[in-house]
Amino acid sequence: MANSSIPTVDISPFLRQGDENGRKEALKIIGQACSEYGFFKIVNHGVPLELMRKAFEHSRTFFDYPDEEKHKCSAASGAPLPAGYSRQPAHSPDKNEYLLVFPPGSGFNVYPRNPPGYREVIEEIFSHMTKIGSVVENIINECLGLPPNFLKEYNHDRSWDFMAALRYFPATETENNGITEHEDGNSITLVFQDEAGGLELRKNGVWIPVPPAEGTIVVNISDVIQVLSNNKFKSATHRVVRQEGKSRHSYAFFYNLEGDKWVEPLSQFAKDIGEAPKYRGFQFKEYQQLRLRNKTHPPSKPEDVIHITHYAITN
Ligand SMILES: O=C(O)CCC(=O)C(=O)O
Ligand SMILES: [Fe+2]
Repeated sequence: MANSSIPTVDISPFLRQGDENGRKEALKIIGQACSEYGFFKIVNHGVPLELMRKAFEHSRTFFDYPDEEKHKCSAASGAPLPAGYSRQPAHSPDKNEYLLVFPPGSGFNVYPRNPPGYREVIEEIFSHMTKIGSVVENIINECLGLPPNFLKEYNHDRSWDFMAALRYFPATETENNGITEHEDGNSITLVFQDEAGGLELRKNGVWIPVPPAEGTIVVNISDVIQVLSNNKFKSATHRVVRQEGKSRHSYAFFYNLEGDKWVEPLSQFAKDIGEAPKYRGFQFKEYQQLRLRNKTHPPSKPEDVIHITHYAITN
């Protein structure tokens, strides 16, 4: 696979019966993309284009409101992060603001009153993303050769999924960081972005732009899958670069894992095949808390920032 081509996969064969060849072809491409990049794009996923457009239209309107209006829907606190509107603290190198939502009906959510209809759009998007997360999880399950529904049963609690509507400010003359390079700590992340661009993925030390394509959803394999698969599938390193003269909007949905879950390389990818586990086991919430500390108490030395390598077995 060439460095510059992140594959785009039609996932409709997984949403209906009868296209065995389409399924096989998609599984091949996704399996390869997950082991090389940890990143691929999907189309024909079932989210209506009109809904995706509406979601951007509403977030543009919302984030353009004065701060006072946006702060009307900020939760004072919450675990693991406060729901509703937040802006990165001034000291953060990440220059964005966002609206955080937990599963509709979870009781944590603080929705904007304006623009009218935004809440309904967010809830509809959330429910589509949850379905797609489950479809993609099943695809990953099959690509990894796990018993049917293995990941679904392992990760059965949907209460910890969350989604952020993000707005990145335009770049300044001296500064263009939107989100510093990172890997996501959850299981699978789904992102869709507007036409501004700026999402980049690192492969073999080279940053590859992920150009916007309307209606396309980016799938990002995250740390939990990397650990379970004992590094067979990669947790993608990515970042967002801010653009000159324009804001960027995106939606990032984090298919997550319940905090009490134990995460360690599955025996299928370690003991059973005579390979040493590349990570020691950990409880998911411990890792989440350490990652949160990276943000609330940023270490002065970059090497002290906690990544999944914190659990890596190096000998
Ligand atoms: O906005 C994006 O495109 C990506 C956001 C992201 O990487 C994150 O929130 O972890
Ligand atoms: Fe991310």
